[in-house]
Amino acid sequence: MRRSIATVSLSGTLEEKLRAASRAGFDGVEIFENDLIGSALAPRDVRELAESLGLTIDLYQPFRDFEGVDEARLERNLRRAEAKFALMVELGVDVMLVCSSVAADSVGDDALAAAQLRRLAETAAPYGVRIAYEALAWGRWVDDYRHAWRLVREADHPGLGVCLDSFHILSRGHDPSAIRDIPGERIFFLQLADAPLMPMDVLHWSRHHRCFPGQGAFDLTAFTGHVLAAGYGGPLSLEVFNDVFRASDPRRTAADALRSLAVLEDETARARDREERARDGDRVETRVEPAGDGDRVEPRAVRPAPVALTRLPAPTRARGYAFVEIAAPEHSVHGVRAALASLGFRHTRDHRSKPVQLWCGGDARVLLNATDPQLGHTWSGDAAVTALGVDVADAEAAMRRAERLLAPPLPRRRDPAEADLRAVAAPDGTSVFFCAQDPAERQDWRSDFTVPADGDGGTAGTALAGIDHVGLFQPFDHFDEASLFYRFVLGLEPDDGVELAAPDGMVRSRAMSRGGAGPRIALNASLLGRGPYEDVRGGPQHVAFGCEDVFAVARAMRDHGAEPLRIPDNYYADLACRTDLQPLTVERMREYGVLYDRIGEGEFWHFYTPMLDGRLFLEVVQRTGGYAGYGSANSPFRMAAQRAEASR
Ligand SMILES: O=C(O)c1ccc(O)c(O)c1
Ligand SMILES: [Mg+2]
Repeated sequence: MRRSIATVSLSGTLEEKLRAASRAGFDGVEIFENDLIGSALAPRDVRELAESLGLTIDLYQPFRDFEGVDEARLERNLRRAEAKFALMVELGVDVMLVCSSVAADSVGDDALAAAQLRRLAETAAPYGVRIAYEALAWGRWVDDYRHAWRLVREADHPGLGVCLDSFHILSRGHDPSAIRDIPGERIFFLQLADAPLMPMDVLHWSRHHRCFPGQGAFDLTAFTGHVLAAGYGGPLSLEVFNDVFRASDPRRTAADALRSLAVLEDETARARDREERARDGDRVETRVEPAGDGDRVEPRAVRPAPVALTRLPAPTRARGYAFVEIAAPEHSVHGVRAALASLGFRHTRDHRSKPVQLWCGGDARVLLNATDPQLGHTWSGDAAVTALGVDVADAEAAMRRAERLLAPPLPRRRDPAEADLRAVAAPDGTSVFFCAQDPAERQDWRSDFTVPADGDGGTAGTALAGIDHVGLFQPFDHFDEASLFYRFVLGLEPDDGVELAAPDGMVRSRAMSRGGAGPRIALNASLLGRGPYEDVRGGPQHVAFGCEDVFAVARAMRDHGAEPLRIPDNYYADLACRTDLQPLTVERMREYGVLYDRIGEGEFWHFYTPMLDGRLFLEVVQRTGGYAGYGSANSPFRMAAQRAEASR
C-alpha cells in the first residue's frame, strides 16, 4: 500500500520534513496546516518540491470547528473553507480533513451537523476537493467514529466520507470492528498512531504521547485489518504528535516511522492470511450438505478484492548469541581480561588479521577487541559492548529483512580469506552480526579465529551456559526507536517493561526475547533523559552469562582473586524476612553478593562484577523453575551499590 506521513510527525521546516519523508521512502505526506502557514514556500513551490521528491500530497489538514453552528457562522465557515479549497488546488491535494468541532458554543444537533457537512462537500466539489470528517476523541458532540459515520451517511454526498484515526478510536476503547460496516469507498483517509497506555486526559495524551505503530500498547494490526476488510485502498498514513519527535532529527524519525509502517503492513498481511485460512476452513465445513440434495454449495459473499500488502522476509528466528563483542581501551583492557578470566573464561584464539581475541567460558563467547595502536586499532571510549553476534539459521535472509527495515548495512569485510559476515548498525550504534551456524560455510565467524592463543588457552574453568542476556542503555529519545528496531529486525517479543526508582533518577527498562529464550536484550533509559547515564560516556551496559550453579561461579571468582559487586547487608535482612530462604542460604548469598528474585515457581539467582570501566559490568545468572524475568526488582539495589562503589 502507499505509505504517507503527516508533516506534524516530523521536526524542522516544511522543506526539511518533505526531504526527510522522501529520503526514508514514503510515497506521500499529509500537510499539516501550520506547517504550510509557517513556510516561506508558496503553495505551488511546495507542490513542485513534493513532486521533485517523488511525494504526493495526500491530505490537507486540519480544518476545525465547522459544523453545528448558526446560519451566519456557517456562511463565514464556508468562506474560510473556500479559501482553503483554492489553496489545495494550488497544492495539488484533493482531500481535506475536517475534525469534529470542539467549540463550546456549537450545537449538538445531528440533523443540523449532517446538513452543514453536506453544504461543505457541495462547496468543495467544484474545486475537485473531497471532505474527510474525523471524530476527535475530545470532540464537543462527535467523539466516536460511529457517530461521525452516521452523520456522513445522513449527509449523503459523494464528496463526504470519514477519516479514521486509530488514536481517537482506540484511546477511547471504542470497538474498531464496526469499521467493517463502513463501505470502503466512504473511508476517505486512514491515520495511524499508537500510544502507550496512560491514564490521562485524551487531548493531552494525543498531543504529546502518540508514537509509531508497534511502539505503544494499541493493536494496530487488528485495527488496520478492519479498515482493509471494509475495502479501504488509500494510503496508510502516520499522524503522530510526539514531543520527542518534534525535537529530533527528522531524517531519523522518518526512518523509524517507515520501519514501523513496513512492519505493520507485513503483520496485517499475515493476520489477513490467518483470517482467510480460518474462513476457508469454515467454508469447507459448510459446503458439506446432507446427502440427497445434490451438491449444493453456499454462494460466496461478494467482497472487494483485497488490497495488495507489501510483505517482509520472515523474521530471522534468532536462536541466541553466537558472541558478544566488547571493545576496551588501553587503560581498561587488562581489567576486562581479568574479569573474564575470573568468571572462567579463557583466551582461546586470536583473529587472523585483527587485534581481536576470542574468549570462551563454557558455551559463552566474548570477542575482546583489544586496542592495539600498532595495528592502528584504537578504542577511545570506555570499555563497551560494540557488537552482538546473533545466531540465525540463514544470515542472508536475516540481512534481507533487516535492510527492508532500513537497518544500515555495515561494510562487508574485504579480505578474501575471511568469512563474509553480514551485519547492520542498530540505532544505538551497536553492530548486529548475523551468524549462520554451519561450520562448513564460508560465513562462519569462527573460521576467522584460527590462531591459537599463547599461554593457557584451551579448557575453561567453569561451565557458563552461554550468554543469558545483554543490557544496553539507550538515550531516552531513542528508546522506542531502538525497541522497535531490535524487536522486529531480530523477531523478538517485548515484555511489559518496568520503571525503576534508581538513585540517579527513574530508569525505564524493557526486555525482549524469543519466547522467553535468547537472544534476550534488555533496553534501559533514563526517564527524564538526563542524569549521569545520559552523559558523554553513554549509559551502563552489561553482559549476563547463564550458569547452573551461581555459587560455584562466585566461589571460583573469589578463588581467582576477584570480588563481586558488594550488596549491602540491609538487602539480606530484608530478604530473610520476606522469603522462605534458609538463614544459611541468605548468609551464603551475602558472602558472594548474590541477589534473588522469584516469580511464581521460577527462581533467579544472580551476582555482578564491579564496573570494569566507566559503564560496563558483567553479571552471572542462574534461572530455575522457568523463571523468565531479569531480576528487575533488584535493579535499584544494584544501581545503588554501583553508585556507592563509584563514590568510594
Ligand atoms: O489534536 C488535534 O487537533 C488533531 C488535529 C488533526 C487530527 O487529525 C488529529 O487527529 C488531531
Ligand atoms: Mg487525526
